[in-house]
Amino acid sequence: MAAATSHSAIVHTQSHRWSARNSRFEKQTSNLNLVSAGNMYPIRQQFGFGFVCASSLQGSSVVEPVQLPSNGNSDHTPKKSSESSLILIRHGESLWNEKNLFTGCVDVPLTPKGVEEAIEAGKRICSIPIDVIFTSSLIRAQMTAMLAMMQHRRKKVPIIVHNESEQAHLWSQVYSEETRKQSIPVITAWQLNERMYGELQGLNKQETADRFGNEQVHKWRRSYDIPPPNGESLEMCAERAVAYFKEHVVPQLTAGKHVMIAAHGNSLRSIIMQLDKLTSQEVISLELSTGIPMLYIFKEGKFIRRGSPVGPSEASVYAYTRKLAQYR
Ligand SMILES: O=C(O)[C@H](O)COP(=O)(O)O
Repeated sequence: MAAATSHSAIVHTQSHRWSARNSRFEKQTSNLNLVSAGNMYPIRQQFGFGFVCASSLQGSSVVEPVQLPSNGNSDHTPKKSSESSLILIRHGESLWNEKNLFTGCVDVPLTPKGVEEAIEAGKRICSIPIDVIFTSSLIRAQMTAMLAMMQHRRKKVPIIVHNESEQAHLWSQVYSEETRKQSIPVITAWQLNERMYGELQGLNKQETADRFGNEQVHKWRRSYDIPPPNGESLEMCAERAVAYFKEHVVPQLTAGKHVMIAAHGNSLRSIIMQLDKLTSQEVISLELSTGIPMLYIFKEGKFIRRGSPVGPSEASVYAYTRKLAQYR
């Protein structure tokens, strides 16, 4: 499937070359030290890295980047991966996506279809190493993370790290080194929540478009710096989401840890805008489908976009065109 629009959808298949727009995208980004995928190769062929077993949590409930032993004895220093994988995934369909309601920071669960999407996403990433998971404080993202991890080949147990109080931290300790090695910390952060949609939350998207006009609603939904009434613009969402990403996720990647972030359409758009160095104009046409994983490789401080891991089903779409993104 190749889109013919000026904002072409970039269809990720194993051998599909990027669309015309993306070759321009490639040219634009190549001088930004970003290498976008050429042909998509099976992930395993691409990277020889073995699984980096998550190091133990050392009893701390806040996951610090792994500290390599300072003894300098190379025999015992675990080999740090020269590259780390970063998986981004928007939650599966939620009950309010299904009803076409603006959701924002209202905490609604997944639909059965959204559960299926999360499971399908897990199958697509089941061979990619994951050492730590970040998600938002909203249940639809947390459900997506947990359901996806149930499909992972390593069968490690994702454990939500509780830090809401000293007691929560103390009472959620794991006292077995062996058990810790078989688990993956899941860090929840409100900074990764969906952008707050203000007075649109709970309103039907199509009815709102009928009332205020498609143009105005599209500006509220997709522009960079125009907030919905008493809500957050993408720029305001980026101020918390990108700041959190830089402060908490990048150090993990730098330490060679493989990361998955399960979050939301707009909090992820703000992060992808940063990774892909999209302008405030380009980000307007960036749409994320529910439950489609996106893989980046972090290497020498740079993010290389690898597209969507090929799953058992048809090619996935990382939409760069409005019509591909339903009013959901
Ligand atoms: O918050 C919502 O309504 C959706 O998760 C994202 O909405 P949008 O696609 O209108 O930004």
